[in-house]
Formats: sequence, structure tokens, C-alpha cells
Amino acid sequence: MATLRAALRLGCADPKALTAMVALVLVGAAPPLGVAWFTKLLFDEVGRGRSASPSTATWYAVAIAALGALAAIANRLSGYFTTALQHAITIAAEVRLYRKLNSFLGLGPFEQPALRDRLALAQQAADQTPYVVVMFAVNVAQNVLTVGGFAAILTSLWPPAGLLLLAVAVPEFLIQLRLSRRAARAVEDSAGLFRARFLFQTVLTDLRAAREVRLYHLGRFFHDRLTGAVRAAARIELAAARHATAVQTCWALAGVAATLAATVVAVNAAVRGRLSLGDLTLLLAALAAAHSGLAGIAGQLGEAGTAMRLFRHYVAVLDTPADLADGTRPAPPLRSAIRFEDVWFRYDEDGPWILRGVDLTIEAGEAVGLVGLNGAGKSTLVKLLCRFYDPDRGRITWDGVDLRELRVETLRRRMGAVFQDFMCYDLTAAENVGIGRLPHTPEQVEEAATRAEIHDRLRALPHGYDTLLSRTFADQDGEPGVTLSGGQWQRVALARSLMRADADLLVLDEPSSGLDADAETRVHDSLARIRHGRTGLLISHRLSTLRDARRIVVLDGGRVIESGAHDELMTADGEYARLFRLQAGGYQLAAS
Ligand SMILES: Nc1ncnc2c1ncn2[C@@H]1O[C@H](COP(=O)(O)OP(=O)(O)OP(=O)(O)O)[C@@H](O)[C@H]1O
Repeated sequence: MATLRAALRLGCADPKALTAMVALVLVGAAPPLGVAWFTKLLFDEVGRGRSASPSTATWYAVAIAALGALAAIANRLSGYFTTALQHAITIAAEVRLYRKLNSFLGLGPFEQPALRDRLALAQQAADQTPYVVVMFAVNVAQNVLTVGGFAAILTSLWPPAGLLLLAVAVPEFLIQLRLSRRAARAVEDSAGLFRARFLFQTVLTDLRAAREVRLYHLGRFFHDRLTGAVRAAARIELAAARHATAVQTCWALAGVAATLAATVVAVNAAVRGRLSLGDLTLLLAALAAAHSGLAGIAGQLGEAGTAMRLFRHYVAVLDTPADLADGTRPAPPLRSAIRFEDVWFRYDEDGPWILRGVDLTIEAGEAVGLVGLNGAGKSTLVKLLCRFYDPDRGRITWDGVDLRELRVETLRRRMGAVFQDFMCYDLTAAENVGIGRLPHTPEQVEEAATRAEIHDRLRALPHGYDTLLSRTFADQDGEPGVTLSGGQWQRVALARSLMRADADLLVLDEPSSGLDADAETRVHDSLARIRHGRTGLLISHRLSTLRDARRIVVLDGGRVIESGAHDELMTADGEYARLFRLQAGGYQLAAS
């Protein structure tokens, strides 16, 4: 019931269009009845032979034409309002769905395949169901008027006709409902395949993927995967469609047999003079119209049944509980320290521990470098600090307050971050930088870009900061935009993080891996100036960039195994010293 209420609520997304459409559909219900009735009168009039009145017969013909015109106009207008309503429903459904997605505070929900499948179904259902349900309600109202009218005519001419219609209609409705369940199950079963299809379509059309796809001749490989997914989904849906076709065909034949029986009875009655030619015409027309009207209602009932079953996924997504409980206290400016206290974390309940009792203090105003081999857990630690996930054990505190007690939005406002896999948005240069802080002024954008050493490059673009950084969308002149080099994009991402110039904490996960040696030195000098007095957590595999960090922390197997200044760690001659010497040795070799 809640599902139906939700669908109907969405169905009323544009009340004016809905009202106009309902009125027009109902207006469109009358003409068929009138046409049938005037046709009967016309036939009876013409059947009177010489005593027939040509003017009366002409008026009947005009009435039939006028009713046809009314039906056509109502049809066209209701078509327009239906389209308007459909758009309003799509917009309202998407607003709710994406508002819900945005309400997830962490990353967990985005990593659940079942939820992703459900989301795909929800998107599909949200677009279709409210419309299908509203149309079902409206068409049933229309058909009930039409079918009811014809049924009344039929019953008045031949009383058992009403019972005959009922005997055909009830089983047909039940059959359609049953088939609708199976059709919905088929769509559910193929949801994962459709997501896979979308993934392969993206790989085959994405500019970033295009290089590898061509170099490794992967076009055929991904195309096969794509068609494989489409074929598998088609097999599932066709199996359901075959079953439905078989059942519906059998039932249609039964309906034809019933109509035939009724027709034979009526024709016999006419031959025996119990029905006039007009009565016979009316009866046959009424029989055909009532039968097709009932079949229409049954078909729409099946469609609505399928749509309603799928719509449960939309409602379920909207009802998905919050992934992380938001805190209640605003995050204050960082005065003392951020502390990881015996933090344990794993991504899945039965997965391996990624962080195993991390104890780490980042004093306010201190720059800490984080070092470790691939997979040591550095980025995971950052994700916990940003509260994309909560620790399974232990806690992270911000000036002594557990992160879980702080309002996430206020906490994140106090951070600027560049992630390893930062985003390159198909937006203008100004937007790519500026979205690090909304709203902002052009001066703030240019200042951040200057600090990230990318201002000159962005200013020199064809439309300066208004240049579209995309090769897949056209700019305001209809030309493809421009794209930047990997290192330049990285500087744009850095500039984005620097839009939060007043952030208490700057988290930089490999911020200079793509920069040339010159840029790296300049960016790090600039970062050192920006960070001055600000807390920083810097992850880098280029250990030379961390030398100036007040403290370097080495993570290994999810634990902190060393901590200290560069010189201290070199003297201790542990893992850091080993890694540093390896890298320095490499540079010396290259230099000699
Ligand atoms: N979203 C995730 N779901 C499941 N496992 C993950 C996820 N992200 C990372 N992992 C796993 O956690 C471990 C630590 O990954 P993490 O990205 O934190 O390492 P890292 O130290 O930053 O490595 P790198 O130096 O390569 O960037 C890896 O074994 C990785 O497979």
C-alpha cells in the first residue's frame, strides 16, 4: 500500500497536466459509445428503405463525424498533457532518488553490488511506474465508462452478454497479474546484466579507455562481453515473454470462441427477426468494443502489476537506512590534535583487516608524511579521517571528540583534500577549480590556481578560465573543449583542494606523482607556505618530497611501524631508511 501511495504521489508531480489529461481522457471515452449509437440509428434509418429520411440520415452521419473529431482532438491534447506529466514524474523521481543518494555520508553504499542493482531497477521503475499507474487508473476509468456503456447496451439487447463478459474478464485479470509477477522477476534477474552492459558500453565509448582499448585491441573483447550481457538479459526476458505469449494466446483464443458464440446467437436472432439490422450492428460493435476494452484493461493491469513490483525497489532505496549516523556537534577549528586510537578497520565483515590497531597523533599545525608500500593502508587511513567509513574498533578524535560525534558536513568543511584518483570533470577550467568551494569568487579561483602553479596555463587556454576542459562535449562555440596533461590535471585537482584556503587540515594523497621535477619543487614550496601553521597529512611514494615533514610515519600491514623526523628515521635504519636509500640509489645510478 505504501508503494502504491508513493507511486501515486509521484504520479501527481504535475497536478495541472494530470487534471487536464484525466479530463481529456474521460471526454475521449464518450465518442465511441455515441458513434456506435448513431451508427445503429443510421443503419435503422437507411434500413427503412424508401420511407427513410435523407436529412435525418445525414444528421446521423454528421453526428458520427463530429464525435470522431471530438475523439481525435481529445486524443491529441491528452497525448500532449501525458508527455508533460511524464516529464514532471521523471524529474520528481530523480530529484528524490539523487537526494537520497547524496544523503549517504560514506562510501559503503556505493560498494554494494546488490544496492547498485537495486538502484538501477529503482531508476527504471521511478521513470515508468508512476506514469504507468496513473495511466492505468485513467484508462481504467475511461475503459470502465466505455466498457460499462457497451455492456449495458449488450445486456439490454441480450441479457446473458453481461455474464459472458464477466466470465471472460475475471480469469483474464488474474492471469495478467500472475504474468506481471513473472515479468518483473525477469527484469530483476537481469538487472546485474544491464549494469554490466552499461559498464562495457562506457568502456567502449569512454575517451580515457579508448587508448588501452585500441592499443591492446580490446574492442572485440569488450564488444563480446557487451553482447554477451545483452544476450543473457534478452534470454531471461524472452523466456518470460514466451511464457506470457503462450498463456495470452490460449486465453485470446478462448475470448474469440466466446465472442464467436455470442455473434452466432445474435445473428440467429437477427435472422429470426428478433433484432433489427441496426440492433445487430450495435450488438456486434458493442461486443467487439467491450471485448477489446476488457483486453485493454487486462493488458494495462499486467503492465501496472510489473511496474508496481519494480517500484518496490525505488521505495526500498528511498527507505535505505543511513549508512553512517551523523554527529550532532559542529566540528570546531582544530586546536590540539587529531588522534587515531587503536583503530582497526576492514572493508567487509569477513574480509582481511586493513588497519590493525593504528595509533597515530597528528598535532595541530604539524605536517605529517605517511609512507608505506602499496596496499599498506595509507589511503584507507585517509578515508577514515574524512569519515567515509567508521573504524570497526578504536576511534579517531578531533581535539578529543570522536569524529562520530561531529556533524560530518562541518568536519569535511574543515578539510581540503586531493585524492590519488582525483576527478577530472567535463566542466570549465574555472568550475574544475572552483567547485572546491561553493560559492566562490573568480579571484578565489585564480588565487588557488596560482598556488597550485596552474594559473598561467589556465589563463592561456582559448577562452581562459571559461574554457571547457573536455574533449567529449562541445564548448559555447560548438567546438570540442581542450584537455590538459596528467600533471596539469593534478595541479587543477590540487587547486581545487586549495579553494578551502582556510581549511584546518590539508590531506594530500600523492599530490605530485604526475608533476615534472620543476613543478614538484615549486608546488611543494608553495604547499609548505600554504600549510604554514596548518595541519597537513601528506602521502607520497617520492620520499624526497616528505623530507621537510616534521614527522614521517611508516605504515606496514595496517600498523604504524616507525615514526619520527627524516634524520631520526635514517639513523634508526629501519624500513624508511631502506626505502629512502633504494630511491636515492636509483637517482644516483641514473645520474652517474
Ligand atoms: N573500497 C575497498 N574495498 C575493499 N578493499 C579495499 C578498498 N580500498 C582498498 N582496499 C584494500 O585495502 C588495502 C589497502 O589499500 P589502500 O588503498 O589503503 O593502500 P595504500 O597504502 O594507499 O596503497 P597505495 O600505495 O598503492 O596507494 C588494499 O589491500 C586494498 O585492496
